[in-house]
Amino acid sequence: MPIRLGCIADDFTGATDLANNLVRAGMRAVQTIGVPGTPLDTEADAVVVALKSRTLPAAEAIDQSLAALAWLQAQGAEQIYFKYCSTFDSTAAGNIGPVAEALMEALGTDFTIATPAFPDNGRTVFKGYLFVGDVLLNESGMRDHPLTPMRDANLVRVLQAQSRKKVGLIDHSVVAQGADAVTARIAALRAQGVGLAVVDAVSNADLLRLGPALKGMPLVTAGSGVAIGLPANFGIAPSNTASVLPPPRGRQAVVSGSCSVATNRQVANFIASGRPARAIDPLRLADHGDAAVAEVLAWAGPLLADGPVLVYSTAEAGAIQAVQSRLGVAEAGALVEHHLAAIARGLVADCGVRQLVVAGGETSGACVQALEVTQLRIGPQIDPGVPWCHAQSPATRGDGLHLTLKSGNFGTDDFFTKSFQLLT
Ligand SMILES: Nc1ncnc2c1ncn2[C@@H]1O[C@H](COP(=O)(O)OP(=O)(O)O)[C@@H](O)[C@H]1O
Ligand SMILES: O=C(O)[C@@H](O)C(=O)COP(=O)(O)O
Repeated sequence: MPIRLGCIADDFTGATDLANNLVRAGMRAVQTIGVPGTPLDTEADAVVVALKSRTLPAAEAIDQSLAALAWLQAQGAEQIYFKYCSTFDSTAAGNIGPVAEALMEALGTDFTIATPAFPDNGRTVFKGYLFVGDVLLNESGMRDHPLTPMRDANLVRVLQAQSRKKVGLIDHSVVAQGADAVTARIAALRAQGVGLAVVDAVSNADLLRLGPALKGMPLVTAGSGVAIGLPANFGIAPSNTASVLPPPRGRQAVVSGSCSVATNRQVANFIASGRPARAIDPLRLADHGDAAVAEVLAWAGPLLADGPVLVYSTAEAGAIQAVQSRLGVAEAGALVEHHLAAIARGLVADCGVRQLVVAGGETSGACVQALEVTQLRIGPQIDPGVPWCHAQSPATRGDGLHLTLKSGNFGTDDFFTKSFQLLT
C-alpha cells in the first residue's frame, strides 16, 4: 500500500523525534537513514527520510532534499513534511528557507506553513516569536550553538532572511478560532502574495486545531509538533501498539558530541552518579586522532562489564570557542564528529555494546553512518521527542542494536542513566 505521509528530516535526531510523534499519533512509521536505493520493503503509513543536511551548503541540502522527495513520491506519499529543529536551527544562508522553497517548486505549490512549535518540549510560538521554555530563543542556550547560533527569536524575520518568497504570520488569535479561521487566513495571505507563513502555537490543543487546516496541503514544514495533528487527516487515531522492540542485550554506552545546555547537565549528572566517563580533547584529535580513539576503546573495554560508560566532547561555550578559533567552526565540528563516530563504531564492533545512546543531531548523523545503519524501528519514548530505536548494523555481527539518538536540548538531567533502566 502507498505511504500517506512522506517526511524529510534535516538531521537524524530530528527524524526520530518526528517518527516518535507519528507513532504515538497512531501511524506505522519507518525511519530510513539517507535516501534508500530501493522501494520500501515494509508496510508503513509514514516514512521519515533522515538527512544530515542542516548545516550543509544550501545547494547540497536542496539536492539531497529533492532526492528524498523523488523517492517518497515514488512510494506514493500523499503529503510531504519537511522537518527541521524546534529551535529553528539555521543561518542566514539557510537551510530552512532554501529547502522549503525548492520543495515547493518541485511540488508545484505556492504556499506552505512553517512552525517549530513543540509544546511538549517547551517550544512555543507566539506572535511569530519562538520561546524555549520561559525565554526567547535568543536568550536560550541556542545563542551559543557551535554550528547554528540563534540570535533572533522573530521567526518571520529569520525565515525572510533566508527566503525569496514573502513570509507572513498566522497568529494565535487566528489559530485559537480553529481550522476554518486558519484556512481563511491562508487564503488571505496567498492573495497578498505570501508564500510561507509562520504559525503560532502555544499548546498541543493549538496544534490539533491546526491539523485539519493542513489537510491536502502538498507540503508542510515544521518541527515535530505539527505531526500530532496530521494522522487524523488520514483517518488514523492514536495507538500505543507500535512501540514493541526486541529484548535488550549486550553492553551499554553513551557517546555525546552535543554541547547544548541540556546535554551539559546530563553529562554532569552521569559523572555525579559515579559511572565512568571520559572526555575527548578536540585539539588533540587533529594530530593524534587514531591514538585517541584506540585509547578510549582500551579504557572502555573492561569497564563496560559493570554498566554504562560515557565518552564525551560536550563542553561549555567558552571551551568550544577556544577550539573553534584554533581549528575553524566547521573543521572542529567535523573533526569531533568523525572521531566520536569511530568510537561509537568501535564500542559496538569491538566492545560488545548493543545499547547505545548518542547525544547530538550532527553527532548522531556521523555515528549512525559509521555504524552503517540504514533503517530504524521506533520503540518506546524515553522523554518527549526521544524514543528507543532498534537497528541492524554490520558492526553487531548479527545481533540487533538498541539505539537512541538524543536531540541536544531534549531529555531530563538523568537521561544517560534512566534510558538504560527503561529498556530493561
Ligand atoms: N568540544 C567541542 N569543541 C568544538 N566543537 C564541538 C565540541 N564538541 C562537539 N563539537 C561539535 O559541535 C557540534 C554539536 O552539534 P550536534 O551534535 O548537532 O549537537 P546538538 O544536538 O546539541 O546541536 C558537532 O558538530 C560536534 O562535533
Ligand atoms: O526539533 C527538535 O528540537 C529536534 O528534533 C532536533 O531536530 C534537534 O536537533 P539537535 O539539537 O541538533 O539534536
